Amino acid sequence: MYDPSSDSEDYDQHQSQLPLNPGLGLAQHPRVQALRSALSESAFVTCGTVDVPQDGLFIFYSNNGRAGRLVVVNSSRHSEALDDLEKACDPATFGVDQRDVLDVSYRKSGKLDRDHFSLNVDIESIGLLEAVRIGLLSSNDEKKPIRAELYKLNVYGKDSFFKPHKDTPRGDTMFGSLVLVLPSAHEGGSLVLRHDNREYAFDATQHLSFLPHATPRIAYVAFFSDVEHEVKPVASGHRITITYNLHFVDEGHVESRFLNGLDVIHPRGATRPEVEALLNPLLNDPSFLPEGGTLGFGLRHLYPLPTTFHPQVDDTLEVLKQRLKGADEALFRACTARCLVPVLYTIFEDTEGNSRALVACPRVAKISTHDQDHDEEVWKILCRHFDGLLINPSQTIVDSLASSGDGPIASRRHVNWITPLSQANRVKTRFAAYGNEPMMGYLYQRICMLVSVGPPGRRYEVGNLS
Ligand SMILES: O=C(O)CCC(=O)C(=O)O
Ligand SMILES: [Fe+2]
Repeated sequence: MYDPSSDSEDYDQHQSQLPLNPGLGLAQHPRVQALRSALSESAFVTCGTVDVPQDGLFIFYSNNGRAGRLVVVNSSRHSEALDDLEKACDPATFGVDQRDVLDVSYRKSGKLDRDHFSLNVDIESIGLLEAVRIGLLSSNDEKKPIRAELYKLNVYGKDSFFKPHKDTPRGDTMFGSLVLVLPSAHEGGSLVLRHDNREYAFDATQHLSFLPHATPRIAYVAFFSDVEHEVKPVASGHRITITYNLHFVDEGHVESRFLNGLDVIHPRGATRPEVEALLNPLLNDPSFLPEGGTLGFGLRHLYPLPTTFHPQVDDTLEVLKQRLKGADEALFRACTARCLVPVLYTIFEDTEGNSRALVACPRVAKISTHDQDHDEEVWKILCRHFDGLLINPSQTIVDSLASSGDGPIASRRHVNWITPLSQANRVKTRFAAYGNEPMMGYLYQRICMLVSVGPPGRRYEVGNLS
């Protein structure tokens, strides 16, 4: 049985062994499925830009008897130094049937292997690795730890290019590649990526300013190993890239860190017009919830959440509402434009015993000993003291309430889950738990958005829904 004193990794392991809570099953309706896939479409590429280190961006290199320290700045004045770097490079090969092949009709650029250069950028400490994890991995995988293994430096002078190819996986754990495009002035050389009939072209020159006095930035692109990609010809200047192999790391889950100075360009998530184009026909469809009901949405993005909470007046959800991103924000606005009132709730899932109760609270619950009757189940405490709503309760829970004999303690709500409740965006509070001996327990609550709708034609009338 689950030990309430256990910490998050034990909790995660315990959770992953449980079958899906029937109260969290997804709603089935063709229009719901279309909305769900727009809100949760998985990305095959993620990209963005990040500040260069405060002291400047340096490359140290040594190869073929040439060595240097190059300061990469966003101007073309340093092109002599860039020419020197280019001369120090070897012609770049590419992998065919496990062999390295040199063919300048397929790949024309210079390269340095990782034992011939170094760069003063620590992609982990600047939050870039975290941005790649969040941008690329789906909600099931997004807490998996990853590492980036430095691979090569590439220099593309005028007329250089790399024709369409997939990167050769190096080892079982490799799942993708990360490319940094440094802020050296160049034109052309966009990186075009293709997967499953989808194409995304990343032109770093549109995001990196080459004005002499602008703050230099580094562009990044990360993609899965099965994504075909090509570098279009460089028209002028020098395009310098650093490549990394991305690997999964076989360790416990990691906590996400706030991303500072980092701007994610893609995936951008569904936009408000895209969400409206799917949400509005769903709400206008008379076959969908003919008597009205409540829609439930797991959040798509990962948010930095506080680790301490006030027992009674916590404002975490209010603050988060102002900070929703991407598809989550688009959904929120699409609802308010229909005069609906989307509300953020925490969801507590009881993992003890057979009841698997789900309780939605309008704020983060921090249980103190005053709230707690010895032996009373946590979900009942949430219903009694934190305005908790019982979500999709099973017959066992309904019976357990009926037999507790102390009157109705909870409102019930039937939630039609449109997008799944993810394991991410979870808050953790501590409480004194009573067993054979007093001990500390942890209460985990996941954040979701609930939207009540009236019947077709009067969707914004939600007064008597309970
Ligand atoms: O330089 C780039 O943008 C991509 C390089 C690449 O695809 C590779 O090294 O395999
Ligand atoms: Fe490649």
